[in-house]
Formats: sequence, structure tokens, C-alpha cells
Amino acid sequence: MMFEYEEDEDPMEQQQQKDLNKKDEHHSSDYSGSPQENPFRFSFDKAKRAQSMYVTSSSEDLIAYSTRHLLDSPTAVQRSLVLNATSELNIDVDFSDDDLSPSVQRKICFCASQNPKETQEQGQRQPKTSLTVSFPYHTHQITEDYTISAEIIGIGESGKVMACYKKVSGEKFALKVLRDGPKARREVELHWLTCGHENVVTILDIYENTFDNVKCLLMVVEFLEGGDLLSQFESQGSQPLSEKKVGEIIRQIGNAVMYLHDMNIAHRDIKLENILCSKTGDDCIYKLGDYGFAKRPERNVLMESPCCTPFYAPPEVLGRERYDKSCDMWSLGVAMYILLCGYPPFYSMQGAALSPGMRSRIAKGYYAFPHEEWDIVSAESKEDIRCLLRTNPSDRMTIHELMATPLVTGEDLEIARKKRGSSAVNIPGANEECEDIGEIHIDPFAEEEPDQVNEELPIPKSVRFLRDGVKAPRLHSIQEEVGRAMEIMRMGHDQIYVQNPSTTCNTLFARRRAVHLSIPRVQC
Ligand SMILES: Nc1ncnc2c1ncn2[C@@H]1O[C@H](COP(=O)(O)OP(=O)(O)OP(=O)(O)O)[C@@H](O)[C@H]1O
Repeated sequence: MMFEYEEDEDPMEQQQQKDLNKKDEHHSSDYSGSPQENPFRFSFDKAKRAQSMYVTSSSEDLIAYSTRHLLDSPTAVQRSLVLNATSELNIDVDFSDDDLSPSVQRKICFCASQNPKETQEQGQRQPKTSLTVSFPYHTHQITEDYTISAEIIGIGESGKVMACYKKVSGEKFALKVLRDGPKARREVELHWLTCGHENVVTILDIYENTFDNVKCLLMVVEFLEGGDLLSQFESQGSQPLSEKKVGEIIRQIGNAVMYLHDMNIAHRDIKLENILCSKTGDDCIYKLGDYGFAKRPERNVLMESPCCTPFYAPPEVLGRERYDKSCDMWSLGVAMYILLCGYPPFYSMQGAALSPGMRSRIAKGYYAFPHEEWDIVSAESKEDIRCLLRTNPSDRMTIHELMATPLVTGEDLEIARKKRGSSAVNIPGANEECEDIGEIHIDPFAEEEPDQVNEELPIPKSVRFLRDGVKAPRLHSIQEEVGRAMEIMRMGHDQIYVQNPSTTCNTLFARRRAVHLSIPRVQC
């Protein structure tokens, strides 16, 4: 079997690479970790980075700084992509609606009564109509109720997450500042609608305040001491977790996802960074946060705007096809894979956020279960991953199916096997056992790309890399990866510049032109 496979060169990736090299020269301290590591094992020390971003001055200044940063930072393009994005969302609340289970209805009541005092005394909530549920928010200054600390507890795509303390109790909370707009409102609304679930980060208060003429939504949420799961996982050396532990994490987060999906809400950005931990160590409660991409489509309408983080992005998202809640299932499959072995199933060999090679492997559902990490993992868990990483969304395992698997229920595998009368279900042709490497998985249901029919699939370099350390991909922080990827992938805004095919001198386009003669030639 040949192991030659060159990734397609992508001008976008090359440009990113150049940018990164430049950045490396000037900010070498931004990067940590050895270049000999797997691309996922970039060790991003968020705490260190956050510490360097302390801002001293009054709380108002701090928030103003944060909002200004949303507009003026070097990543303003990314920010504006996020902030200018997409359409208004009205959440239908018809209590006779079949879609709304009794638990959902209870949840709506629960949320509505979170701050009854505020409702009665100040009447500062948005009016609620029978058709639209808005979230309750305060219009007075947040600093009347909370002391905003200079501590930045996290940095994400849409801004910083800061620490704040409730004045009356001294309790610590996390504060997320969003520039007001349809996207921010959608994030807050959908998060608010679901935040009564024990595995969803609880929202305490929402404020609509203006700083420097910028209207912002400020979301005060519970502070989770354990931080995000990626940081925890990396701080423990990205060592594979036991199946029992992974089952526990997936059970808790799966519960939250099931709750969302039953409400017809898709989270669309499930990843380890968005899973927050109540503490480090045992008996941790895992909670789903960051609803920045959550969406509730109109009934029977599939979602179209590309989102997600490339490591976790399913093929239909990359392919810009219509997709729905099943993209969360793919992301759960990726998260499960990472937790069980310490690296992702799909990644760019250049360490970029997304490359043509990675895109192609995702599209084909092409990944491996290398011996070293996977031989000790049960056939059942591998089968769960295969069912989650099916390229066709309609073939993919649903959340209800996942929640019934022995990994999640904790059912004894021997008993589960006896019940089923066999070991894990094997799909003929789905996997190829390769003595030296491990199990190579190719989704048997993946649709062939038209120009690749009858072509033998190459073994992905990732397999060689994992086994032989053939090529050391460059390392850079996940935040940068995500930032770049978001720039490429988030299309739901009005700032995308589409190059004119009859004038562009893009090299990738030139190569495509050479293959597809119908594309007009350009004198460059
Ligand atoms: N409630 C919280 N308690 C503790 N840490 C938090 C909390 N909320 C967020 N964080 C930290 O801040 C980081 C960024 O938060 P969040 O994901 O909400 O921001 P974001 O801008 O929407 O990020 P992105 O879209 O890049 O995932 C998290 O990965 C986590 O480390």
C-alpha cells in the first residue's frame, strides 16, 4: 500500500502560513509547545495570555476598552464578521406547539421568573408577545449591580470574558460583552431559552448598556472554576481519557444537546473549548456554553450558513450544503475521538485551520484509529465514532441514539454484547485493517466527488504522521486557528468579497482553470 499523498496547495493556506511566519518572527512568545507535536497538541496557555491582558482603570473604562477592542483590534475583520452576521431570529412560542415538550415549556416559565423583582419594579424587560420571546434584560448600568474586575477569564472570537462580582453578595461571575446586533441577540436569546438545564451554563443577568456610543449586550453567567475542557485536557498533557470518563463527559454534554435538539435548536459550535467544567478533578459538572452560532430554524427548514470550527466541522458544512442539528452529532464524534486518543481525526498537515487535504479527508469520512492509542478502546466506542462521523447527515447517529449507547449509559459491555447477540456492528468495507498503522476508516456512505470516481483513495498523511512522525506540522494557538478559520468559513455577513473569475490571478484558480477548460482564461 502506498503512503504518498501530497496535500493540495491552497493559496489561502499559503498566505496564512506566511502571515503566521511573520507573526512568529515578531511575537514568538505567542507560540508554545514543541514543533514535534501533533497539530492538535498545541499547548495554548490561556491563563498566561489572559494575565498579560489585564486592563487597569475603572470598570466602565474596562468595558469600554473591551467594546472598543471589538471594533479596533487587529482582528477587527474577524470581529466584524461575527458582529455583522446574519438575520433576525424570532423564537416562536406557541404553547400548543408539538415541538415544545412540557419540559421546554417549564423552562420558559423558569427563565421568565428569574428576576421577578426587576420585572415588577422597573419594567425594564422587553415586552413579550405571544409570537416572540425576547430575553429579559436590564437597561441600567451593570456597574450598579456588579463590580467588574480587571481579570480576563477567557478570550473568544466574539470578545473577552471578564470576571465580575455581585455587589450584594460578593459572588464571582463571568461577564461576556457582545456588541448588540441580530447575531448577539440570537446568541443571548437561544442561550437564555435553554440555560435552565443543568448542563448548560446558567445566565444570571443580561444588560443592555451603551459604551462609547456602542450598544452592547452584557451577559452575566455563572463562573465555572474548572475553565474549559480543552484547557483542562491540555494541562494534563492531552493524555487519552478512559472510556468511563469520556462516557461521563458525553453523557452530560449529550444531555444538554438532547435538550437543545428537542427544542429544535442546533448549537453548531460544539468543541472542547465550549464545554466548561465546574471544577478540576472528579465529580465535575460539564456545561455547554457559547451559543454564538446556535440556531433555531423555522420548522422543516434546514440551516445553511456555514459555521463551526474546522477541526469539528462536518462535510456538509464545508461543502456549504444544507445541514441541520446533525452537525452537532459530528462535532460530538470529533470531541469523543479527541478525548479518547489526544488528537483530532482530521487536521491539516501544515497545521493550518483548514486545508484542501483536510477538507477532502473530511468529505470522505477518512480517518484512522492508529494502534497505539486505539487498540485499548472498545469496538463499541469506535463504532459510535464511526456512526457519528458519517458524512451523510441523514445516516448519522442522532442524539437519542448516542444517549442509549453503553459508553453513555455505562452499561456493562459484556451484557450489552449479549443483548445484541454480537460484538460491535461492523459495516462491510467500512474499515481496512492495516497491520502497521491501525484501522483506516473510510465512510462507505460517502459520496464520491465526480472527478475522483474510480480513483484509489490515498492514505491520509495524518496516519503516517501519527505512526512515524513523518512530518512535524507547525504549531500555533487554537485561538489563532479558530480566528483564521472563522474568517474563511463564516459566510453569513455582508463583507465577503467574491473575486471575479474573469479577472482573478489566484494560483489555485489558475490550476482549476487548467483542468476545467470551461473556466475563462485571464491574462495575469
Ligand atoms: N462561565 C465561564 N466560566 C469560566 N470560564 C469561562 C466562562 N465562559 C467562558 N469562559 C472562558 O472564556 C473562553 C471564551 O468564552 P466563549 O466561548 O463564551 O467566548 P466566544 O467569544 O464566544 O468564543 P468562541 O466563539 O471563540 O468559542 C472559554 O473558552 C473559557 O475558557
